[in-house]
Amino acid sequence: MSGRTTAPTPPDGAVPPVRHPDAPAPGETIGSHYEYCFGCGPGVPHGLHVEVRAGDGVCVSAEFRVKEAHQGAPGLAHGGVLATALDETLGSLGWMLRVIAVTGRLETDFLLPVPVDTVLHLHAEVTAVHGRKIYAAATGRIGGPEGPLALRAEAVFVEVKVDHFIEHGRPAEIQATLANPDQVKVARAFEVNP
Ligand SMILES: CCCCCCCCCCCC(=O)SCCNC(=O)CCNC(=O)[C@H](O)C(C)(C)COP(=O)(O)OP(=O)(O)OC[C@H]1O[C@@H](n2cnc3c(N)ncnc32)[C@H](O)[C@@H]1OP(=O)(O)O
Repeated sequence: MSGRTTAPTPPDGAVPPVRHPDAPAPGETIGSHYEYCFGCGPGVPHGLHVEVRAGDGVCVSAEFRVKEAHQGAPGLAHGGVLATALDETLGSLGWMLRVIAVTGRLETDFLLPVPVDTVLHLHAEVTAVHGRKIYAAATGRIGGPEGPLALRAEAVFVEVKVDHFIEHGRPAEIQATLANPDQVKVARAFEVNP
């Protein structure tokens, strides 16, 4: 096994991404998009609490500390948890384009075991856009932004409207979310996308 994977490749006609003029400034923290998001929500005790910052291109960076609740093997992070950290970081790229997008495809290479207490340094960038499809890549490094490469991912996100969540989400959570002015503000931020 070479470890090589078949990555999602932008099709002919895909265009380079354009940083939205109203994207968060480079270095600005992108807050949690939903209190109970397993990836970033402060309301999930065993969640990942990934904190994402805007980059200066169509990119973001984040840190994630692996905790005991995230183990798969003794003392090591579960692969699904690590994929979630990548997914969350990639998902935040929507802020840079000012669109809401959900994961369509996520291909992950796990290159190194990641022990509990490790701080993973995550970086994600949009590589191309084709219609509603957003092509992106991410990395996870151990111990520092230039540390050993532990994770690599390529993904296709698909742009959706807020209605996607209203249509598919469980009514109790949707109603609670719509009643929360802060959450509505997050949703509206995307709806003004020209
Ligand atoms: C309030 C703030 C909240 C903000 C919320 C932000 C949340 C971020 C959270 C982190 C990220 C996540 O975990 S998101 C959660 C996990 N993901 C999901 O739940 C998505 C589940 N899947 C779906 O809902 C659907 O399949 C969609 C939306 C992805 C696509 O359905 P659709 O809208 O009907 O679109 P469809 O016509 O099928 O496809 C449109 C184009 O995308 C392509 N496409 C569709 N699916 C895929 C795919 N899996 N892989 C590659 N490409 C795909 C099609 O070929 C087509 O290309 P062409 O013919 O145009 O060329």
